[in-house]
Amino acid sequence: MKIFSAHQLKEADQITLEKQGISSVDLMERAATLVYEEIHRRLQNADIPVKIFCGIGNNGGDGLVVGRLLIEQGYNVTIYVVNYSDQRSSEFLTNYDRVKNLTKNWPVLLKSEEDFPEISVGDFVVDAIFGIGLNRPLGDWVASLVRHINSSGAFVLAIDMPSGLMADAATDPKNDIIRASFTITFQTPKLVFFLPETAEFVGDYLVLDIGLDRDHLLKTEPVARLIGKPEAKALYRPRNKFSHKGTYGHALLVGGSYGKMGSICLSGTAALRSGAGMLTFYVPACGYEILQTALPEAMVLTDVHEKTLSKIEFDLDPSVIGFGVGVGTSKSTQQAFEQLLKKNKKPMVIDADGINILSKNKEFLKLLPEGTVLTPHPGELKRLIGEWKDDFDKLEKARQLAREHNLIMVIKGAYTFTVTSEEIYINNSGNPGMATAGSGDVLTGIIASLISQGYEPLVAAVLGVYLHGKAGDLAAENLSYEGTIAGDIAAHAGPAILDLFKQDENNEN
Ligand SMILES: NC(=O)C1=CN([C@@H]2O[C@H](COP(=O)(O)OP(=O)(O)OC[C@H]3O[C@@H](n4cnc5c(N)ncnc54)[C@H](OP(=O)(O)O)[C@@H]3O)[C@@H](O)[C@H]2O)[C@H](O)CC1
Ligand SMILES: [K+]
Repeated sequence: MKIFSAHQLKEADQITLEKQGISSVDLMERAATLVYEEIHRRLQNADIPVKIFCGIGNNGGDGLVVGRLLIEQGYNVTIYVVNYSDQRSSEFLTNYDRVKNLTKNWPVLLKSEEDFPEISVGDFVVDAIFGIGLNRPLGDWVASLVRHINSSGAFVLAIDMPSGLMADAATDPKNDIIRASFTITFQTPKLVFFLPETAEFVGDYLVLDIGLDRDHLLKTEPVARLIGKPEAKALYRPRNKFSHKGTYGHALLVGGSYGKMGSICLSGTAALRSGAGMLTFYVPACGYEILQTALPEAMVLTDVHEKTLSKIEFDLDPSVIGFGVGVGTSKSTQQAFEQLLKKNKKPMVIDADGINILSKNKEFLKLLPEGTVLTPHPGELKRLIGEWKDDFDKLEKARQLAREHNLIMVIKGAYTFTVTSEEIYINNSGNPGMATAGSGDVLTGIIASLISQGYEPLVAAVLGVYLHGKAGDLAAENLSYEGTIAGDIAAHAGPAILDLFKQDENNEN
């Protein structure tokens, strides 16, 4: 699914009005009617107080339409107009009149803290104060209204965006932002729904197709793409009946150290479980028996050194090299890595201490082959690109590094972002059960495996991240979030591939 900016959505809005020959009040009616239907489907005429807080722009206009439709349906509704300015939009004014013509309970005007109504835990609050039009921090009393709503404990449904969040710019999480229980958003989710500093304000979200012009949206380059099952399925390449193990490449995983052989074993298991034709480990000598025993399907080459890597030499022609898992950052390992980079032309996936070594030796970056995939978690990323001001700054810095060295940056998190010089992909599979030791090692193995099978590195990264998340989801279905460990994620890489072809009941992810 494409993610558009506020500017792009407003442009699509205008084009839709022209092409469909409708007014913006009509489009507002269409969008807000869908919101009303969702609310009605959930509340089923329950007799609970519904309190709708409307701004004076078009987000507020949506709130007024929702209020009117709920009143018509017999709900117990109070509409509050958050009168932060006198610049009411014309769509707001049209709908303000429609409400006033319908009921004697006219909207209540809020102009300062004295006007705030009481909000009880059992109320159903609709936040229609600001949507994608917010472009600066909230003024004083509106900010305290947001605090008042947040502290009520009531269920809060945000229309389009939780008020206080900007669609395409960083919002200081210390600012006042509606903490929505649920967000119903129009046409596409917004980028900030997925960024670590702001995602928590959104709650669960639902995207409503409000019928913006399809042709226009199809040809508009998005700010990011959300990768769910349909997108991942489109990337998957079925196997040829007459293929052999050579067709699916030979993955070489270089890493491990004394006490950390489990990590590379997890990567290797995941690589084979996701389809690599052959797998060789290159590890310090102490790993030989461990890996031959733990993963008999793999071959093992050893360094002369017992506990860490000192010289990476092998007589085979790998399709891909995965480097860094469990490898440590000793001086001899850093040197061995440099030597490897100087002679290697094969695609690479670099994780964990591999990334830490790059951070210590920035000059190594220019030795990386084009399209190298780096898979940092936030700590590793910080060492690599330095501190960032906010999530947008982080994305920009990651993008700059990707551009400078032709890299693919897989930034791991609750929503993993894959960033190239041009594009952003946001993964939509996975769960909190995957926050467990070794989960990242499994991801490295899956991405390396897909490259070894002939997927382009970017496709391998995007599909690999999705399959990894889905494997975690499938593992947690049986084992719970708490009970899922990295080995379970690796074991479910195959079922995650099978799942691409399963029809879900709700036809979504
Ligand atoms: N295409 C769609 O997705 C549709 C969206 N709809 C809804 O419309 C809103 C967007 O409405 P808009 O009127 O553009 O913006 P807001 O309602 O969010 O904000 C209103 C104006 O408030 C001003 N502003 C911005 N920040 C602040 C602030 N901190 N304090 C005070 N005022 C602020 C700003 O105007 P300025 O000229 O002052 O900059 C805003 O324009 C969208 O979210 C949907 O809910 C349609 O209903 C259907 C189509
Ligand atoms: K809102």
